[in-house]
Amino acid sequence: MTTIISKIFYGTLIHSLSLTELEFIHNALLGVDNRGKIAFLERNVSNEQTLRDIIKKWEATEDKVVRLTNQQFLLPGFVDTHMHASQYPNAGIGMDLPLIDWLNKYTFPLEQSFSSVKFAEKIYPTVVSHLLRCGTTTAVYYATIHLESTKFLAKVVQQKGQRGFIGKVNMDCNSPETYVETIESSVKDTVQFVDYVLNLKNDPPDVSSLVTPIITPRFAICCSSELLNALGEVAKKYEIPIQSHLSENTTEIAIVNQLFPQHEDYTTVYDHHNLLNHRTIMAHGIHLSSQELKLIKKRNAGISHCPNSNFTLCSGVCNVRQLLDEGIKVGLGTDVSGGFSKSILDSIRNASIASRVVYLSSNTSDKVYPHLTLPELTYLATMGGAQLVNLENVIGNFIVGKEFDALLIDPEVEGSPMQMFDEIDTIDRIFEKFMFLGDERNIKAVFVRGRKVSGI
Ligand SMILES: Nc1nc2[nH]cnc2c(=O)[nH]1
Ligand SMILES: [Zn+2]
Repeated sequence: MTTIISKIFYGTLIHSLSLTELEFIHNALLGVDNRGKIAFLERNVSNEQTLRDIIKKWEATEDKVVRLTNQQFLLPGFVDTHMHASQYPNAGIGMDLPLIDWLNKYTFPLEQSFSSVKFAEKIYPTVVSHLLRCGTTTAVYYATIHLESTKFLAKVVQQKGQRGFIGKVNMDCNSPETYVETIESSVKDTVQFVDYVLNLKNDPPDVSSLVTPIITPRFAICCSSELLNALGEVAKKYEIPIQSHLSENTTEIAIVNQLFPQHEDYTTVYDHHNLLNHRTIMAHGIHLSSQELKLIKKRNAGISHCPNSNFTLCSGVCNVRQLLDEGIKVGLGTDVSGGFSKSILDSIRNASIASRVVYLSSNTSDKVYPHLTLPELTYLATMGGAQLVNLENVIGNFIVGKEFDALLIDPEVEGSPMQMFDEIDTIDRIFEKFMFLGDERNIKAVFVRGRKVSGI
């Protein structure tokens, strides 16, 4: 089969090769084929003749070439590994309470509104468009317990061309009277939802779907042991991922210990119900014992680090360095609306600050935990997230053969929040400024599987 090139980018690419290796590729020529895969990547193409020769070799034409300016660059798309689409209307409000009170006062009443699909139709298209505009090419979503509204979210994600993992939330106990399911309806609706998403029509029909169902027990407090068991079975039968919350808040942990006294710790509760494996994403993981860390590593589950939420709900400060030292997979999450920002750039900044808090408080003890570096933060936002969703061989950086999920960054847009000074601002300084000062105004275009899904 001959490769048909549909787009070629000429300019600077920045991506992670590993946790510590951030690569800048100058004068790069990157070709995307008509199936959205990276067909070629040539480095140091410094003259027009070489550029023309390469284009000719791939039987492409000059009109396919997008020429980046000296300040522009391409980045891999961001992965938000934990986001409550249903909580988007609450982003920026309700920061006065800790987790359990916050859930009861602000979160459950809002989520209950999604019993109406009409309400979902007002909210979900905006959520997905806003995340795409912020550069989130892959999102792992919590919806609500409601089947029809959650199906609608899956459809919106697919229609807008985002890569998405969509979870119908499960809650059969310790929940408000008006926002709870029976175990029977919870399992039945989950299976129906999984079937619905797995049967969504692809475009073109012969490519794998960008949308995947994810099993979503809200957290151990809201799920009976019977429900957790049933969900473990559904996840196994369909070979699909699992997400939940783990060890976010000390009151939460105490309640779990009370509800499940037969299990050693919170992590073991999920493990016992077959919900902890290489496809599992656990949000937070702040207060884990060394035994729990070992179990997470053994099962190859991942942690979604949601630093904005951890600060905002005063849940604690996650020691990401320790997770990484243990060899645990880590990605970033916004956790809207526990976190008030929808942008992974915000998660990057708060992850940086959280790691400095950990460093400062470890500074006088035996074990010092160095703060996260720029290469590490970049990795967590892209490749780390890709690992959590088991797509590390598909997305996350610009390796030939991977799918082209990318952001075209333009530091010079009108009203840009980052200032540059030609005399001193080399591309590495511009990149760092974007990571700490930039916002969606600087994200000129967003691509998922080679298709432009946001921007001009
Ligand atoms: N941050 C957060 N933690 C939770 N634990 C259980 N539900 C939630 C939620 O909606 N947000
Ligand atoms: Zn959450």
